[in-house]
Amino acid sequence: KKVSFTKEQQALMKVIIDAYNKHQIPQDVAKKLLQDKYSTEENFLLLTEMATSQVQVLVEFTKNIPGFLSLDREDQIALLKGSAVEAMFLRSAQALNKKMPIGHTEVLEERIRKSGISEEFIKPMFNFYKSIGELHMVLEEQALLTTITILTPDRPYVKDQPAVERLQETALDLLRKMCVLHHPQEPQYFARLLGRLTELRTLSHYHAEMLASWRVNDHKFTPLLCEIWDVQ
Ligand SMILES: CC(C)c1onc(-c2c(Cl)cccc2Cl)c1COc1ccc2cc(-c3cccc(C(=O)O)c3)sc2c1
Repeated sequence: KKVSFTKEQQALMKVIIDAYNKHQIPQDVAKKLLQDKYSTEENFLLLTEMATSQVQVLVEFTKNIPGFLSLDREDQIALLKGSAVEAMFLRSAQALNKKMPIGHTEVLEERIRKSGISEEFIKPMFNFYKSIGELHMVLEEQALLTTITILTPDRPYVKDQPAVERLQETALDLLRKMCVLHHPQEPQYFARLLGRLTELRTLSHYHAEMLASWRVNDHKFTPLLCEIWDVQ
């Protein structure tokens, strides 16, 4: 089926892909995953550093989403706080599923499994990672899915939801076309991608409990994570 993009859609895709490629975790931070200390404590500290770096990357990426900086300032904060965990599940899923340098993937998985997260959360978390891997998303789809997650209108405390809805709909229209272009044999592919967004909401509820159990065991987070997750 012939897929055609408007000039605006081509411009939007280019801006989002450039931002997505530009804002990555610095190599020296990602390399720390390979150091050879594997205690629960060490894994937690490393993952805390990765999450903190990822939040900084996320903020920079979000600022490049066309229209985001024109939103009400407080709504911008509400969208970032409301989507950070979900965006980081997507990012860690892509890290675990992309062919990272040999060993990185297993190392990251090992550190997540042994960082003090209780088994009841590990299962759904790795089911999600597997379901993302099975989608074989192209980079454009990954970047647009992250954009759509950030531009979710019904996050807590968002005042002007219609303004966010308009931006999200633009990204959804583009993603729908991308799915037809890259997965012509799977008419349901777009619907499957949106199904992942529902699973992300469930995971972010689990995540609130993960944080609570870490804090019970007196685990410290960085100031940036405390601010974005409203802890401490
Ligand atoms: C505070 C910390 C203990 C924590 O609390 N909850 C979570 C969490 C966990 Cl466990 C799972 C999902 C979501 C969250 Cl939020 C975390 C760790 O969160 C992160 C967040 C992002 C990334 C990106 C990575 C990564 C690696 C290599 C390469 C790349 C790359 O993008 O190239 C990215 S690792 C990583 C770890």
